[in-house]
Amino acid sequence: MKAVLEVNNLKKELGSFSLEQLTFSLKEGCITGFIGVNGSGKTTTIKTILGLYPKDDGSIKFFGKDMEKNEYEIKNRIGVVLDEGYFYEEMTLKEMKSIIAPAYTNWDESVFLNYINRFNLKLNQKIATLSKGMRMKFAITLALSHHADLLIMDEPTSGLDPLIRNELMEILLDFMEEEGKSVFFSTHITSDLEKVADMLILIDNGKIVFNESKDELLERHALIKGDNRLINEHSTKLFLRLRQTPFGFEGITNKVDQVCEQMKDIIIERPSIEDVMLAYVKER
Ligand SMILES: Nc1ncnc2c1ncn2[C@@H]1O[C@H](COP(=O)(O)OP(=O)(O)OP(=O)(O)O)[C@@H](O)[C@H]1O
Repeated sequence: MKAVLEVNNLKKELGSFSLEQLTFSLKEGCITGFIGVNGSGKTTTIKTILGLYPKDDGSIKFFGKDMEKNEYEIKNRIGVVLDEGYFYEEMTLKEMKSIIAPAYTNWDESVFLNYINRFNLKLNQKIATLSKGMRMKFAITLALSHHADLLIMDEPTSGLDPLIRNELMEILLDFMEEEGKSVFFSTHITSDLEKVADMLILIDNGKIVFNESKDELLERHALIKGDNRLINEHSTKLFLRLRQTPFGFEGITNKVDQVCEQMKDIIIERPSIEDVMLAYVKER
């Protein structure tokens, strides 16, 4: 599978925070979820790879080409949804569109109008009067109206109700139906990814912790529940994260076989993405 984005040894310092030697790639034809707790560096990474923050070191290639030398071509092939929106509040949707559309050689007015109708947006409404959900829908409409091959979204679902979040996931799946499309989106609401993500990248404190297929990652780990009497100095080491209450223990392990061999009368469950994420996030 071709890589649509290759990031190598990316370094970016921002105040006391830094992205340290970030190296990862995104495969074509995949929805990749970029997960991490608040402040882990998702937005900084996305803004740096898009060139909105200058990088300190490292290389970024989209579709095998350097961003610096091929900015116009690359930006034509990317649709971007950022959390802050970057809209002029006093403009109507139609006016805002007229500013953005000419930046793209492949702008498709019929696709734009299709999404406007699908989302029940009104072209004469002022941006300032849009609700959070409508604003996100408008941002997605703009990002999808120039036949982008890669959609990059920063926290598109934060602050949205489950109904709209579900609708967004459906849109992503529709977008992926065409060959050669890819999506990269950051979120700390990992439940959104259970259904749609093919790959998951976890960032914590500015470092990549894993970049793996969602199914493999969830199969490699298990959520174990059992009686507290099973927990001792030796068995504790089998868990990445262990919580005990007076009623029993609950732990995440990547040593499923060893746990099954050594602990009897336990309940073994498939973990959620959030369970796995929290097992790898360092407590601060
Ligand atoms: N302009 C800035 N100057 C200094 N520090 C910053 C700046 N922007 C972000 N940071 C810091 O960088 C760290 C990473 O922030 P970032 O917004 O990338 O995290 P995030 O994973 O996107 O978080 P969230 O899920 O809350 O959006 C945080 O500690 C934040 O305070």
